[in-house]
Amino acid sequence: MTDGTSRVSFGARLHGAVRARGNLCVGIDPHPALLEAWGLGVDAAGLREFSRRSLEAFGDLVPAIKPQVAFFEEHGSAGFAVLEEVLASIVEAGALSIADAKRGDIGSTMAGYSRAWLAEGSPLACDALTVSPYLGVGSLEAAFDTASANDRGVFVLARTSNPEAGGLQGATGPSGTVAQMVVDEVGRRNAASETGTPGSFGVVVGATVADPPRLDALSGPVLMPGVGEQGGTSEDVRRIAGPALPHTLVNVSRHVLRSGPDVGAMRAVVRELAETYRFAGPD
Ligand SMILES: O=c1ccn([C@@H]2O[C@H](COP(=O)(O)O)[C@@H](O)[C@H]2O)c(=O)[nH]1
Repeated sequence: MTDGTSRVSFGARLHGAVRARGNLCVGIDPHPALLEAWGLGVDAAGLREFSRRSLEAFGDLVPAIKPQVAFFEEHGSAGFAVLEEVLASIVEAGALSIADAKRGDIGSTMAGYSRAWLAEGSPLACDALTVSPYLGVGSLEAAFDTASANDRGVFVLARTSNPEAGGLQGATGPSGTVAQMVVDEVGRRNAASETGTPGSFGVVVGATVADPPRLDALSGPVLMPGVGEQGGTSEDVRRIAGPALPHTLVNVSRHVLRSGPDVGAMRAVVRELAETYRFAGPD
């Protein structure tokens, strides 16, 4: 985030955070069933307490935290108010915030989403946003531009972890699979803004995928969900990330959150995962 005096790109900030704290990104996914399991109400107060305990457990342990916007959005304006607080608290904990909102629309509308999530001063501003390229990677130009102008980042869905994704994202065109085309287009944008550190434009590739896209020319971060509850393993992460392993953020949500509501128990699970998913030491 810009502070008016120094400007450091999202790619460089993430690089520093990963070297300091490792490659694990934990999700804040307040599923209704988890709220109930934690003895909390399925309401805004429940979301707030769930997020508070989560941040107490792992806010200082991991480089990035990914709130799942869907579980805040389902509570309407009260849920969004909690999400705004959570995004601010992630910054206070010294972690980077990745809002998993999977936004994507025609260019003029995408500009609105970009201002909402990536512009300085917006109540929902996050360090990075997940975006969907279904309308074409070019339709996301406003997100790339707004992210760059505000030292923020985007993660473009390339090959998602869900079992239904393969037929569409694995379909082959003249330049390879759809997923590969997305990775290559994002990589070209990182190359255009070459700075010596990883670029600020990343992709999402699931840890469950048997036929992943190549990531060697991405020059940016990879967000890799699918570990734990969805069946992905640390071997899968290494196989799929390949040369992008040092710049890969491994996301785990339910596997951690199910160990709550006890903060100490969650913290122990995160500490162990953080050891497993540490691919480079500090400078
Ligand atoms: O391909 C994707 C893209 C995003 N997600 C999101 O990541 C978390 C995963 O949660 P778990 O509980 O660890 O399964 C969740 O917020 C998804 O919406 C993904 O799983 N796959």
